[in-house]
Order: sequence, then C-alpha cells, then structure tokens
Amino acid sequence: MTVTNTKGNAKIIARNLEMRFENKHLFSTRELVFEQNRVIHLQGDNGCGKTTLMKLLAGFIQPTAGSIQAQGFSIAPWWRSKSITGKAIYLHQHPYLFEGSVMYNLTYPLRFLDRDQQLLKARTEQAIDMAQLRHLLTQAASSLSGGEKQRLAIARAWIIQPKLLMLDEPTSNMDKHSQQLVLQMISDLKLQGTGMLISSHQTCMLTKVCDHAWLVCDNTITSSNISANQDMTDSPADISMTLNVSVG
Ligand SMILES: Nc1ncnc2c1ncn2[C@@H]1O[C@H](COP(=O)(O)OP(=O)(O)OP(=O)(O)O)[C@@H](O)[C@H]1O
Repeated sequence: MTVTNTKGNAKIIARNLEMRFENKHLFSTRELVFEQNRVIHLQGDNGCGKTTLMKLLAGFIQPTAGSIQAQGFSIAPWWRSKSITGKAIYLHQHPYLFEGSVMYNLTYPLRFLDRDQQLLKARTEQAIDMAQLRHLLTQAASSLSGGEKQRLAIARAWIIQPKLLMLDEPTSNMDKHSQQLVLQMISDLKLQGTGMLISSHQTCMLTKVCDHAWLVCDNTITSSNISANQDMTDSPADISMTLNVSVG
C-alpha cells in the first residue's frame, strides 16, 4: 500500500482489486473508495471475503492484483512507524487486547497520539461511561466476556477518534444492551466525521447508521447508497441528543 500525504478527506482507494487464495477466487472489483464522512455496511454471506477485504484495506495483507492507496493521512506515526494503522483502525471480531487491565488497554495508546493529553483523559472518562466499563476497570482484559471485549475495543477506538474505522462483525458477541451502547459510540464517531466500514452478514442495530452498502457476492463487490427511507427509529441525530459528549 502506498500512503500519500495530501490534505483533505482521509480515504483509502482500491483499484482493479483482485483477491485469490491459491485457486480460490474471492473477488475482483474495479474501484472502491472508503473515506471520512461515510459509513458503509459491508454485506455478504459467510466466507465471501468481508474480513479479507478489511485486512487488505488496513494494509495487513497484499492483494493478488490491483492497488490500494491511502490519501489524506498525516505521515506522523503513532503506532508503528509509517503505518496507516493509527489513522485507519481495523477491529477484528475477536479484538486484539493488551495484556493488562481494562484501564491499561484504554490508556496505553494515548501516549502515541499527538493530541492534548488532558482532552484525551476527559474523553477516556466519557468512553468509560458510554461503554459502561467503570466496574471493570481493574479487571484483566483477557478475563472479559466476548461482548465486554468488543465494547472495550470500540471504546478505545472512540477515544482515539480515528479518521477511518473498520469494524468486523462488531455485534457478533453482543446482547441488545451492549449493541445499544456501541450504537451510541458509533453514531457519535459518525457525527465527528469518522469514516466507518461495518461488516455484518445481516442487518443489525449498528447498520442503521450506514449510508452506503458494499455487497460481496458472486466474486465481485457492488456499491450502493442506502435509502434515507429505511427504518431509522433511534436515528443517529436522536441518539446524539441523548449523549452527554462533545462533538467536534
Ligand atoms: N490466509 C488464507 N489462506 C487461505 N484461505 C483463506 C485465508 N484467509 C481466508 N481464507 C478463505 O477466504 C474465504 C473468505 O474468508 P473471510 O474470512 O474473508 O470471509 P468472511 O466473509 O469474513 O466470512 P464470515 O462472514 O464467516 O466472517 C474463506 O473461505 C476463507 O477460508
């Protein structure tokens, strides 16, 4: 992947992408643009290649053919030198957590961010409340339930406020209450302009914030707008009004 330090919306552009594992053709697609201020529902049946596509866009694996270019990212690293990971975060459905407590997991990445540390502390406190993690702060992250781990990982991403965020089956381990908490964080990130790619093979509470869809089917990926007429009870705007968080 090449990274261009141009101003404007952060985006990842995939062109003439083809992905195969040995003889297995997963998909080919002419152009995909994943950018800020856009929330995409990545749809498709089990095994069609959703996770693989996210790993490609995150730069973790190489495509069989085609190019993946990141634009609008600052060169300044926070996580790994010259990596786009800090600007485009990929959250696996079994999220990677550091050895240590929940609090350690929430605060460890903050030292790598070139932002006001007081503001980050305040954001951390907000995230703890939004994700309802306060009673778990001293507990080892490895001992959390699957749903709690996902809540922790999404809270950590909310604090970091990345330009682009990929969420791989984020609700797979979550009950309705956890989904509601995560929906609030996702809706708030959307208001702040974070571009999101949310994979889920079926519609769920989180997919109602999506304004675009990418469908992986028949070895290709089609992109479409999601109609504004869809069921939007608890719309992001309504949810943001119930949040006691700063948006900006
Ligand atoms: N490293 C690999 N080597 C060989 N095959 C792989 C590799 N990674 C993924 N695959 C295969 O590619 C296909 C797509 O996998 P992927 O995990 O991207 O699907 P998915 O759409 O995310 O599925 P699910 O909805 O079940 O999570 C699967 O058949 C999988 O076995």
